[in-house]
Amino acid sequence: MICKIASLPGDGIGAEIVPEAIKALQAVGRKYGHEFVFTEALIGGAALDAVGVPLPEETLRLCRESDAVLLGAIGGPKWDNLPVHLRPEAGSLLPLRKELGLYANLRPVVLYDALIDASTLKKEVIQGTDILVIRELTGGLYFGEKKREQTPTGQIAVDTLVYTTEEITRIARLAFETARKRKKKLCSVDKANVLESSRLWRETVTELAREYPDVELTHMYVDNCAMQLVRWPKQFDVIVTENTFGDILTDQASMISGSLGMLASASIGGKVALYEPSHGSAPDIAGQKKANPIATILSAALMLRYSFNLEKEAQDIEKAIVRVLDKGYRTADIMQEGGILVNTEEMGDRIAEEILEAK
Ligand SMILES: NC(=O)C1=CN([C@@H]2O[C@H](COP(=O)(O)OP(=O)(O)OC[C@H]3O[C@@H](n4cnc5c(N)ncnc54)[C@H](O)[C@@H]3O)[C@@H](O)[C@H]2O)C=CC1
Ligand SMILES: CC(C)CC(=O)C(=O)O
Ligand SMILES: [Mg+2]
Repeated sequence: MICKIASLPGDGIGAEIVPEAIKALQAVGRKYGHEFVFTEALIGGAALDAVGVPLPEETLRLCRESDAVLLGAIGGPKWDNLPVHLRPEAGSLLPLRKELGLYANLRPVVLYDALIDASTLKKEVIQGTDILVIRELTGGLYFGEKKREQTPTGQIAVDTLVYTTEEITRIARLAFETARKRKKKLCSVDKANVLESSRLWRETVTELAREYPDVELTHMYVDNCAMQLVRWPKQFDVIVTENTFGDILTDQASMISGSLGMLASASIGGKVALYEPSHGSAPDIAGQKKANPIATILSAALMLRYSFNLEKEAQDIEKAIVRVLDKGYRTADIMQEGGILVNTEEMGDRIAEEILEAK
C-alpha cells in the first residue's frame, strides 16, 4: 500500500515530535511492506517567518493532494502580538481545519496501566479510564465574527458563538454512531442553562437521540463535566461537545492519562484527515529534547486506523507504546520513581524498535 502523507512540523516542539511519529510509521511500513511517502511543508510561525504567511497556498495544496496530514503544533510567544490573520492559531491551524472540512476532533483519553503512578490523580479514581471525547472543530467561538471597537471609556472586544442545527446534527450523529460501537453511552456537554447556542445544541441532540434508542444519552453542563472528569472519569464513555468546551475539557482530561504529552487526536470529516497531538508547541521546553512524542505517535496510529484502515498496524504502534512504558522508559513529563529517563528521540527509537520486534 502506498500512502502519501503531508508532514507539517510547525513550531516549537513540533519539529522534535513529528520525526518520532514518522519513525514509528516507517517501522510499520518496513514490517508490513507499506510505503509511506512523506512530504514536508511549512505552517504556522515557521511559515510566516520563511514566506510571510502562516498558511501558504502550497501547504494547503499539498494537504488536499495527500492521503493524510500529520501535524506537530503551531504558535509561540514570538507571533502572539501580530494581527489576528497572521497569528499561527487563527491564520493557519483554524483555516486548515476549515478548508479540509474537519468538523470532528476525536481525542481518546486512555490511561496506560504503567502510568498509574505517574498521574497526579488518585489511582482508584483513574484506573481503567477509557473515554473518547468528540469535539466539534469548525464552528463555535473560534470561528465566529470577532471585533474590537474603541469606546469613550476603553475598548470593547466581541467574539461570537454560532452553531447551526446542521453543524450540531452532523457532530452528534458521528457521536451516536461512535458510541454504538463502544459502551453505548453518550454524554452531551453544553451550557444550556445560559447559552442560546447550547439550548439549540441540547434540543438537536435530544431530537437525534430518537434514532438511537440503543444509546444511553445524558446531558451535562460543562462546569459540572469539568468536575466529574476528575471526580470519577470512569462514568464516561463518549463525550460530545462544542469546540471551546472540548478544547478545554480535553487538556484537563489529559491529566488522567498522566500528561498532555499522552493525548492524541484525529480530526476527521473531510476527504483528507489530520492527525496531531492535542497539545501545543510547548515553548517552555522547545529545543531541549524533553517533549514527550507519544501523543504524536498515538496520533499516527489513529491515522493508520481511520485513514488507511490498517487496524493491525495501528495496534502494533499502541502495543509498542505499552511495552516501552512497561519497561520503564519515561520522558520528563511522565517520569516517576524507578523510571528510566529518556529524551524525545530515545523514546521514539524505543517505540520504533518495539514495533519491529513484536510479532
Ligand atoms: N494544535 C496546536 O498547534 C496548538 C497550539 N497551541 C499554541 O502553542 C503555544 C503554547 O501554548 P501553551 O498554552 O503553553 O500550551 P502547550 O500545550 O503548548 O503546553 C502546555 C504545557 O504542557 C507541556 N507540554 C505540552 N506538550 C508536551 C509534550 N509533548 N511533552 C511534554 N510536555 C508537554 C508544556 O511544556 C507546557 O508546560 C501557544 O502559542 C498556543 O497558541 C496551543 C494548543 C494547541
Ligand atoms: C488554536 C487552538 C484552537 C488550538 C488548540 O488549542 C486545540 O486545537 O486544542
Ligand atoms: Mg487545545
